[in-house]
Amino acid sequence: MIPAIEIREVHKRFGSLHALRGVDLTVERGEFFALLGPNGAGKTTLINILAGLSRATQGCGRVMGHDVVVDYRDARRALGVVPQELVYDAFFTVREMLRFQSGYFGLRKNDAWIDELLHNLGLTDKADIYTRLLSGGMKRRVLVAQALVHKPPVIVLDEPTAGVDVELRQNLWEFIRRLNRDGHTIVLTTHYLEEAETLCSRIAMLKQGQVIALDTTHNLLSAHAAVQVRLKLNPNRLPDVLRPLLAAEKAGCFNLVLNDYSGLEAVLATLREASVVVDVLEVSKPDLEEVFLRIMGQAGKEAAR
Ligand SMILES: Nc1ncnc2c1ncn2[C@@H]1O[C@H](COP(=O)(O)OP(=O)(O)OP(=O)(O)O)[C@@H](O)[C@H]1O
Repeated sequence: MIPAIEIREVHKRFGSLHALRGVDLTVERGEFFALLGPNGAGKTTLINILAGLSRATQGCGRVMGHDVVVDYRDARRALGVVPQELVYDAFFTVREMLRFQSGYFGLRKNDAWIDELLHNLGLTDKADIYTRLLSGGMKRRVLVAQALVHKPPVIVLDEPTAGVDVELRQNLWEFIRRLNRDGHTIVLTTHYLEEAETLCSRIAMLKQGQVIALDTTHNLLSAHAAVQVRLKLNPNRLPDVLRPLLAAEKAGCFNLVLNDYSGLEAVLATLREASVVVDVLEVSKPDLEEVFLRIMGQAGKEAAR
């Protein structure tokens, strides 16, 4: 089956800045995929290339099999992009803008879908208001509606929840999840890593224009599955033999990192032998945010070598 998105050896240069350095990515149909990376990693540049807003210096991109340059119109029709920046036309009402956008894609009788979008995005009572009069969060909802107006099979959301309140965030994800269940492919960039962790089944991490990690969310989390243990001890002294496990000492507690849960038994036995009493014991697994920081840190160290 033709993938939803294919990116082959894409480079992008802005003058002397090499913003994308040979990015290769395939997103299969029906995936809920996250594109993560620190500020300036190249996420928006990659999305702009897919949306035909910017041209790759080298390499090619395809959306549902359509080349984003050679077959621009079909590629664009297959894609709905929620941009990061709040761009809107100040002199249209929300409904007029969605009708206008439908016309752009050659859709005349689109009101039923427009009404459904307005309802799902909590915009029904704003339909006849000029977009310039909406709050920032409301404008972002309109951008989501605009991206979905032609029911594209592939939806790319570039930080859609920045500046959006908790309630809409939940409604929005519920709606996007539904679209994904209905077969739409979703690609998400976000700096809220807990959102990516709960929603996305596969993740690519970008750093300085290169993909430095690409795997399922499950594999990324389990590959960095070190167990973290926070201990408050009485007396407040860590036996020397446990020192190599010490990651940090904070607020009178020792934070140890173990490879897996089986290491915990040995730690407790050592403490018992040393007649040290455990006052507090907390065990936790790293979340995607910690895994992300670790992967970014490792890539930084390797680059410095
Ligand atoms: N039109 C442009 N002209 C020159 N440089 C650009 C242009 N667009 C992007 N860049 C540069 O390319 C690099 C990648 O930027 P990009 O916006 O793709 O990053 P990003 O991963 O989306 O970051 P963020 O998380 O901050 O949105 C940055 O160094 C940025 O300054």
